[in-house]
Amino acid sequence: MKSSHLDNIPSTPGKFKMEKPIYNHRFRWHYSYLAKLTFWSFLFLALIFIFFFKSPSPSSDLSRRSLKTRSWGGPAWEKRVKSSAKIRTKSGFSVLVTGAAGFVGTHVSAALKRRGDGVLGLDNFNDYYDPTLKRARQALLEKSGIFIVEGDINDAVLLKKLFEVVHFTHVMHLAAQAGVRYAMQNPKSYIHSNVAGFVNLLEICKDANPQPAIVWASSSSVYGLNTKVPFSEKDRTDQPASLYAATKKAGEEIAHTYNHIYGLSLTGLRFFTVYGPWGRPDMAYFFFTKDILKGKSIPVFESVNHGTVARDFTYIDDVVKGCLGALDTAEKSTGSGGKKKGAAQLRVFNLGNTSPVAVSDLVSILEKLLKVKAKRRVMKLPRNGDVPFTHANISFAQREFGYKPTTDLQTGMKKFVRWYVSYYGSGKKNDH
Ligand SMILES: O=C(O)[C@H]1O[C@H](OP(=O)(O)OP(=O)(O)OC[C@H]2O[C@@H](n3ccc(=O)[nH]c3=O)[C@H](O)[C@@H]2O)[C@H](O)[C@@H](O)[C@@H]1O
Repeated sequence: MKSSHLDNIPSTPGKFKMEKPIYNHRFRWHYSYLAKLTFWSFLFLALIFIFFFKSPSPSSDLSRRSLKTRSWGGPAWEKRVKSSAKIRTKSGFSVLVTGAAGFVGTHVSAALKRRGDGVLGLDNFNDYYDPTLKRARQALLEKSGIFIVEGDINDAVLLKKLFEVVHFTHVMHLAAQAGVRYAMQNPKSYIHSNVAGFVNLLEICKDANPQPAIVWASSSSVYGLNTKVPFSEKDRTDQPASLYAATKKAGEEIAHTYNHIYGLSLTGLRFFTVYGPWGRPDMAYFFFTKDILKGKSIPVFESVNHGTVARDFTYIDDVVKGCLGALDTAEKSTGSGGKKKGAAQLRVFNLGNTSPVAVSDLVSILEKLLKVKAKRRVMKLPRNGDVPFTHANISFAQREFGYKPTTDLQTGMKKFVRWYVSYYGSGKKNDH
C-alpha cells in the first residue's frame, strides 16, 4: 500500500489504549455509573417516545395514516381551499363538488362559479378512463379559479379537514364509479365509491356544523327492468339489472336513512345517459365517434326479435340546469353536530330529455356529422347489465324548479363532435 501523510496521524483508539489504564479504581466506578445512567435515561426517553407516537388512539392513528400519504395540508393549501370556496355574491352558496374533474362535475363546477358561488372540487383522478382528460378539465377549472383537491371520498380525515376549513352550505356529490357494463369486471370499485364512499361523505356531513344540504347523482339505471313508460319517480326501482344500478339504488336508500336519523337535506338526481363536450370516453356515443373516425367497426345493440335499444339521451347543459335548480330549491338540513332537530327534505328527481332515441339513430346522426359511414356490427344486447330502453317523465323536476330540457340529440351531438374534433383532431390514426 502506498504511504501518505494520513499514515502519520495517530488513530483514535491508540489514544486510550486499554492495556495502559490511566484512571484509578474510583474513576472506573464513576465511569460505569455514568454509562448506566446514560443507558437508562435513553431507554426511558425511548419508552416515552413509543408511548406517545404508537398509542392505539383510533383518531390519531387515522390522521397519521393520512399524514404519511397525504398530498394536502399546510397554510398555503388552506388559503387555496378558502379562496376557491369563497362566495362572491350576496346570496351565493359555498359548494363542495365531489368528482369535480369528471364530466358532469366539471360543467356543474364551472356553472356555479360563473354565477358567483364558491366552489371547491374534490377528485381522486382514478384511471377508470384516461386521466389526462380529467387533468385537462382540471386545468380548465383552474383558469376560472376553482381548486380541485386531490383525494378520495373515503378519506375521512381529509373530508373532516375540508369541513373545518370551509363551512360548506351545499355538497354536490358527483364522485362515483360510473358505467353499467364495467361492473362485471370490477364489482368492488362500485362498492368502494358508490356505497362506502357515499356513507363516509354522509358521516362527515351529518357531523358538520352547520350541516350542508346535499344534492347527489343517482341514475336512470335504478329503473332496471321497469317496463312502465315513461319512467316516473313513483315507479318501482327494486329490479336493478346491474351492480352499478344496485349501488345507485342502495345510495337512495342510504340517503333515506341519513335524512331520517340526522336531518340531512338530501336530493338524488336520476341522470339519463348524459352526453356532450368533455364527456366520458367509456360511453357509447364517445367511443362510437372515435371508432367511426378510425374506420373501426362498432357494436350496435338490439333487443329481442330485432327490437330497438333506445336511450333518453340528455344534453349536458340541460343536466347542469337541473343540478342548479335542485341546489337552489334544496332546503337546509335541520340537524347539527350529528343530532337531528326536525324533519328534513328528501327528494328524488328524473333529469332526462323525455324523447328516447334508438342507438341505431344515434349512429346515423354521428355518420352525418362526421361525414364517415360507420361499420355497424349489429348484435344482441349482451346480458351484462344493459337495459333495452330508458324514458324519463320529468314533470316533478319541471314543477319543483322549472326543469325543461331544450337540446335535441342532433343539436347536442353537433356540439359534442365539434368539441371532439377540436380536442383530439379528426385524425383517423389518433389513439387515446
Ligand atoms: O343514464 C344512466 O343511468 C347511465 O347512462 C349511461 O349508461 P348507458 O345508458 O348504458 O350509456 P352507454 O354506455 O353510453 O350506452 C348507450 C346506449 O348504447 C348501447 N351500446 C353500448 C355499447 C356498445 O358497444 N353498443 C351499444 O349499442 C347501450 O345498450 C345503450 O343503449 C352511463 O354510462 C351511466 O353511468 C349512467 O348512470
